[in-house]
Amino acid sequence: MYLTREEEAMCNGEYGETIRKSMDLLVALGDIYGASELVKITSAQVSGVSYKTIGEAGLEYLEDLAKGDIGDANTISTLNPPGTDLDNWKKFGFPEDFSIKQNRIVDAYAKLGVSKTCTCTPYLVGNVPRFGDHIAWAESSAVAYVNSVIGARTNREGGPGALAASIVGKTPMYGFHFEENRKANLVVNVECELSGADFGALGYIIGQKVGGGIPYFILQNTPDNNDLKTLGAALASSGSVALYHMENVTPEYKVAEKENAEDKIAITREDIDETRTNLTTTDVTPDLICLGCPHASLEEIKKVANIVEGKKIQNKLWICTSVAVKASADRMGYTTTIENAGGNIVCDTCMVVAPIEDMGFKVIGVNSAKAANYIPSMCGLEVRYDDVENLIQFQ
Ligand SMILES: C[C@@](O)(CCOP(=O)(O)O)CC(=O)O
Ligand code: SF4
Repeated sequence: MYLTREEEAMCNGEYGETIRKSMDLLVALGDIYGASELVKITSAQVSGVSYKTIGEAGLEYLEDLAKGDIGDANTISTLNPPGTDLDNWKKFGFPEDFSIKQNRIVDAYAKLGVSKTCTCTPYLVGNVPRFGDHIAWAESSAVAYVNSVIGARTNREGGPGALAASIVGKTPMYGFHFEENRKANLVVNVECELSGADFGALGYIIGQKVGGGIPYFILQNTPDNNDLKTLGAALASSGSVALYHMENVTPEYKVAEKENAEDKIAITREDIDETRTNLTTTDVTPDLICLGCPHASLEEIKKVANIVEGKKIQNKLWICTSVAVKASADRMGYTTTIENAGGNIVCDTCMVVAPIEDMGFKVIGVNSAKAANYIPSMCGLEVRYDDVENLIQFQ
């Protein structure tokens, strides 16, 4: 891979150990994927945050890396969700040792220049690249959203690659950074109207069929951004989709060359309903309803507040989101409405990489196909997959 004189100097340690190690990783990734050069990035989203996923070794690595100077790349960098509410872990019953180590991990990332946003929806809290920007994002649902709905350019970065790109301000130029690699290869004709948890079911079906390919959707009804967030998360979890197109909705659908797609498929109401049923693993009533995978938007929190207003919830209800979105929900009174009904807004937390299996829960109710897909394997718990309205039970 070609390196500029400055990049060579970074590799030689003239800018310090942390930058040298970051460059080593970027050059290795570039060589593996056949990149010709590095490209400047405007933004990074860093995964590899939960103590459940990176463990003691990851914590020690980050604290050691954070001792060095990180220079002044000043890349807008946001951080994935940890496995706990960093400030209110005691209130929600998260394990103390886990939560203390989780805070150390996030503090180490902050020393490395990554902001403590702790969310998988950075596009809701100010990390909003522009169409055509080269960026380095990890967290599969965020990658699917930013490539597809915003039209920025990123590969599905791993945590270390995104962190290295954030520190250096560059990433290897290959894959989805090139226009020619962003063309559709499966046309998906949806023959029924979709709402709510249907979108996750659609993503789950197509992710399994297309793997890492690029689906082109033709829908009967126009989704909102929350639907697109949910669709992308599911596509990226049952497959490894980093980019999708949607006719009349996404910014690149006109240049996706759907006419050259290798295959096409029709999806019916029966396909959606069958998948919704199959994503549920038990008929036992959930003891925790956990929403916000990906993290909830203010509109999604408002919808729950409207559902529960003036009532008492029978099962425990958590809505996971960023501290920034919760601040808006507080100001709008949605948090008080939800708490008066017996629910809670839990900040920072990713339910999938939280130690919920050590907190007494047995069955989790989710409206996210990604969560329904991951919780049984990553937490060893049962799930009920349904729309919010059907999950929340009242006394
Ligand atoms: C499941 C997932 O969202 C969890 C991310 O956790 P972490 O940031 O890798 O600790 C990873 C992904 O889907 O990219
Ligand atoms: S909440 Fe869902 S989308 Fe967000 S990081 Fe966790 S698994 Fe990924």
